[in-house]
Amino acid sequence: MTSTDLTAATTTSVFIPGPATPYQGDIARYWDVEARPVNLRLGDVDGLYHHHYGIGDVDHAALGDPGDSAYEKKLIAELHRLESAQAEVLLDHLGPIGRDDTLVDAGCGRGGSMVMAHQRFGCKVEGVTLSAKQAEFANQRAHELGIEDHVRARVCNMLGTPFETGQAAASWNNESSMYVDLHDLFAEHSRVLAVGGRYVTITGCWNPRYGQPSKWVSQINAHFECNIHSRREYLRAMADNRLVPQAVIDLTPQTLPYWELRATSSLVTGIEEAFINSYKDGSFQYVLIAADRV
Ligand SMILES: C[S@@+](CC[C@H](N)C(=O)[O-])C[C@H]1O[C@@H](n2cnc3c(N)ncnc32)[C@H](O)[C@@H]1O
Ligand SMILES: CC(C)=CCC/C(C)=C/COP(=O)(O)OP(=O)(O)O
Ligand SMILES: [Mg+2]
Repeated sequence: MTSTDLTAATTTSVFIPGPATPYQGDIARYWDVEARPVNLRLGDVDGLYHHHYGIGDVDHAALGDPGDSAYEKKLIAELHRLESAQAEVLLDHLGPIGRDDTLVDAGCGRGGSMVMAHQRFGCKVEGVTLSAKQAEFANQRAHELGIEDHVRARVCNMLGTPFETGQAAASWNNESSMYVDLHDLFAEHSRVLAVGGRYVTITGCWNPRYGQPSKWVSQINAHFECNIHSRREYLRAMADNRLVPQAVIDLTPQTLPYWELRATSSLVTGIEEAFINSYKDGSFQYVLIAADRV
């Protein structure tokens, strides 16, 4: 830490450490300026802002006729419904959570999953993100909803959180584990979780059966500046950190309809083909892993 940093730290009421590595600085900047319409317009549907993808069957009856003037609005609502359905499935796997419990969302983005968790369980939800803009956004939403005493995001590295050992009844990563070393990540979840607590991730991972990351997986990594891990790496790093998988669910068939629908929308970002091709050639999988902290 330089003397300038020290001065800054002592003149602000809350000291927020800078990114732990230059890579984390890049990721913080990436999310600070991110404003893709596919994320903001979907979030505007009901005020739950997600940075993850969708699962479930498309409701073609709700979409109606592609020729209708209202079709695009319905398409956006449908994509958003599928993204919220994804978060519901993650929450389904947290186990019984009481109002007095604390949950930890590692890599919380704009906070959509945190709000849903609080609305379902009535509990406290603590989120961390590298991006100050995302944390501000999430806290502003919590304030608007009057739940700021239960839902809070802070700027913090998920590999070294301020949470007490054993504080959390459950914790999760929703599409945020491809930015970190998995051994470091699961060591921190294992520390923060109570014994008997539950960890859940929904993530994209490369399939060891394919051999190595395919060109599509490399394209997704380059697009998001992330580093997708293999399914094997997840299971190994969990086993090494007292996290025992209770469920491993391949959500790939359930996420394909979302991508195929999204590919037809005006909100495409150019990454749709890489997801669709890699899911179809078996090189990439969308999985949920729920593990017990033992
Ligand atoms: C794709 S977004 C997912 C956001 C959220 N989980 C959701 O479902 O909407 C990835 C998130 O991971 C966060 N992230 C990446 N590396 C991180 C780290 N080392 N510590 C904390 N957050 C991190 C980013 O800041 C971003 O909020
Ligand atoms: C499954 C994998 C590999 C995910 C990578 C992490 C990521 C960027 C998720 C979606 O974020 P987003 O909602 O901001 O992306 P988009 O703008 O494409 O909707
Ligand atoms: Mg998105």
